[in-house]
Amino acid sequence: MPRHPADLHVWSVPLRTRFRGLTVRDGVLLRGPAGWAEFSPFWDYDATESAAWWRAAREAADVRWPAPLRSRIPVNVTVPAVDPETAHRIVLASGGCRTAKVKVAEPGQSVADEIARLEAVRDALGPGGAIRIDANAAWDVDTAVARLVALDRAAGGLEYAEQPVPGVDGLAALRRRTHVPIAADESIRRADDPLAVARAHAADVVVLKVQPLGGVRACLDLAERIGLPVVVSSALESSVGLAAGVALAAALPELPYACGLATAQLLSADVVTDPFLPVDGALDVRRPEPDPALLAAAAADDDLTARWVDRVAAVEARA
Ligand SMILES: O=C(O)CCC(=O)c1ccccc1C(=O)O
Ligand SMILES: [Mg+2]
Repeated sequence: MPRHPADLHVWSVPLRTRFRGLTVRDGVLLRGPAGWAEFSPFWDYDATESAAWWRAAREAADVRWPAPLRSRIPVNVTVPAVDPETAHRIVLASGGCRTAKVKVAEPGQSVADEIARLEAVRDALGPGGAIRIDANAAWDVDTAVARLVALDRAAGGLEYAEQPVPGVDGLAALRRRTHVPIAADESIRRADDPLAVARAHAADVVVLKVQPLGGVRACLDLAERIGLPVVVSSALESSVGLAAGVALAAALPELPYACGLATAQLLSADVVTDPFLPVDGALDVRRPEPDPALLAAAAADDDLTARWVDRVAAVEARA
């Protein structure tokens, strides 16, 4: 059991481009009998909400993940709220991704910015690619109805819109007013009842993230109970944490969509020598180990390390 702070490897790495207000990503890595594990709740998660993230880390460290059913996981390139030229470049440099997920509804940006970004992404992908957007619950239902018309046209067709509005009721109401398929993310991972989305027929697709939902097994169980197609997505982990998402994607009975697990591209450095970067638009199913020199290079300073040690103590005290 990693009670001693020395068993916790605290890492901190700048992002290549600002993402959801973040410029740095940090977290804790620890090693258990089953392998390396990551605990990296965002700083706006308190100890209660971080408990599921800790259960996911304990599962990774202590128990073996379920057997994989496939050896390659198709993934989407994640396009932050950047200018059109940068968006175009990110898609072309993605390692062959045929699906792009484009962030929209970023504070300070206009609809024209979003249209230009989607046109650039379509240009880079060509007509055969799929484009999905993620609004992180920023719109109200009326705004979303109008935006989806404009953005669906700009993209030359949207595969789906991820969490365009907050709340299960909002998603359900919007879904009756648009032909664009709806994916639920925050309404699953930050909800008291992750099954409410299915009961309310509020989504066509659900996004599952291993850490906030308490581990690979918890996600497999949830997927079965929800009964909707699943997109496994990251919480912007290092490649140690991404391995858990890859394990989930590999173990799901069906995987009809590309997963949001290509986010190692958003980090300026990683802790493994062979990060999870797509080749021909897919990741290999494997479990890379941290490299000591890269761990040392990404090591957090004393102050940040102390804050993570405190966080782990707080979450363990509740476990
Ligand atoms: O799904 C992806 O392509 C990448 C993951 C992603 O977007 C994300 C990463 C960290 C936190 C929240 C989100 C999100 O889906 O909103
Ligand atoms: Mg999302």
